[in-house]
Amino acid sequence: MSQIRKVAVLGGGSFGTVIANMVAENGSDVRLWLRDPVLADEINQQHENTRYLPGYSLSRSLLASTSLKDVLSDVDLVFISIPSQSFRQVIQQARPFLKVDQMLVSTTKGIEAHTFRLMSEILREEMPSARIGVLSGPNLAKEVAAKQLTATVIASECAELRSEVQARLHSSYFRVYASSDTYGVELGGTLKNIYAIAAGLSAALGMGENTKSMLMTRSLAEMSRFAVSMGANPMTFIGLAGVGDLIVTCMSPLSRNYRVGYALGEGKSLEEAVEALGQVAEGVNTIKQVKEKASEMQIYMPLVSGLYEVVFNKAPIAEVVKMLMMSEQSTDVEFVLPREGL
Ligand SMILES: NC(=O)c1ccc[n+]([C@@H]2O[C@H](COP(=O)([O-])OP(=O)(O)OC[C@H]3O[C@@H](n4cnc5c(N)ncnc54)[C@H](O)[C@@H]3O)[C@@H](O)[C@H]2O)c1
Ligand SMILES: O=P(O)(O)OC[C@H](O)CO
Repeated sequence: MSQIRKVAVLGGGSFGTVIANMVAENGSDVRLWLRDPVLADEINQQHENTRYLPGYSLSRSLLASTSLKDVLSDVDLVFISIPSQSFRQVIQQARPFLKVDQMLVSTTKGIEAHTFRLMSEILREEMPSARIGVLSGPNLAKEVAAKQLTATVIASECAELRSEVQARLHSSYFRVYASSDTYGVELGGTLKNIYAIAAGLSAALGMGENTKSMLMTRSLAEMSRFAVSMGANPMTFIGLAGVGDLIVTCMSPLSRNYRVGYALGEGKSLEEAVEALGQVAEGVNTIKQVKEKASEMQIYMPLVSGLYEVVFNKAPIAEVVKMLMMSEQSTDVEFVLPREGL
């Protein structure tokens, strides 16, 4: 059993709050940084985050603060649960208070616009000597808050970081598996958001179970094809951070990405869908980034291309579906029988 450590969590949204709460319940000294002083007071006094996790009571030992300096003072481990859009900016704000070899773990499943950087890459650029990890897996925040039995993956090249995270988070309802494939684990969590939007859309249109299964399986094929082209290990995609996260996000209305897709399927505009959500749905930006990267690298991604047309160019869904169904038939598992013409 490792000694009690000081932990900080940056980001007081759904997932940051859940992570901080689990660490607190495990007996570690944990501070949660957020911007809203009213929400911080509420967490400290009423032990609830009514903005992001209404109805879930939090540990009385979880301390929230709006001061980065106080939260980061003398900590051993820092989790970062900030949407990808603001991730770099927050790290730059935090950097003066971090140790050079700080243990930093991103829980963010997104891609930086214009640079195509994943969050661990941003951490490496901003904090070159830090020990870096990524936490990703089928982890709907509300289910974790409700203590539903859950598993996740901590990926890092640093063994000490992996075991530290396992010790801080492991409990009777939460298991933490380890991986050394930081890039693959992070890419899995990021790419699945795209396909969750497609799954929500297909659910709203009343498509059947065969359709859902085809969509999820071909999504996995497309994700793996992209991963291989980017130099990642496709084997990671058969684990919790790949197919595991794809399944939960494509099947649950608790997923914000699924909900955006569902709203689009009901005929709402993208703006209406995102506004009604009131939380981050990383997949919207991820579709754009991956579509651009796939075009640039000539990676065959028909689902991403079709979804991009629906989401950003208002293409009629029925026409896109027809185009996908009538396109040339290919092979099932490309690692068994490679696609012809490649
Ligand atoms: N919610 C989940 O189920 C879940 C599970 C696993 C991973 N994630 C990932 O975690 C990341 C965060 O998601 P979330 O669910 O907590 O989002 P959320 O929308 O619930 O909360 C985001 C939080 O970030 C804060 N924030 C945004 N910009 C900020 C800035 N510039 N400075 C300080 N704070 C800022 C917001 O105020 C809010 O508190 C996402 O990338 C998501 O993919 C979420
Ligand atoms: O609510 P979403 O769509 O951001 O998904 C949450 C988690 O990534 C599920 O693992």
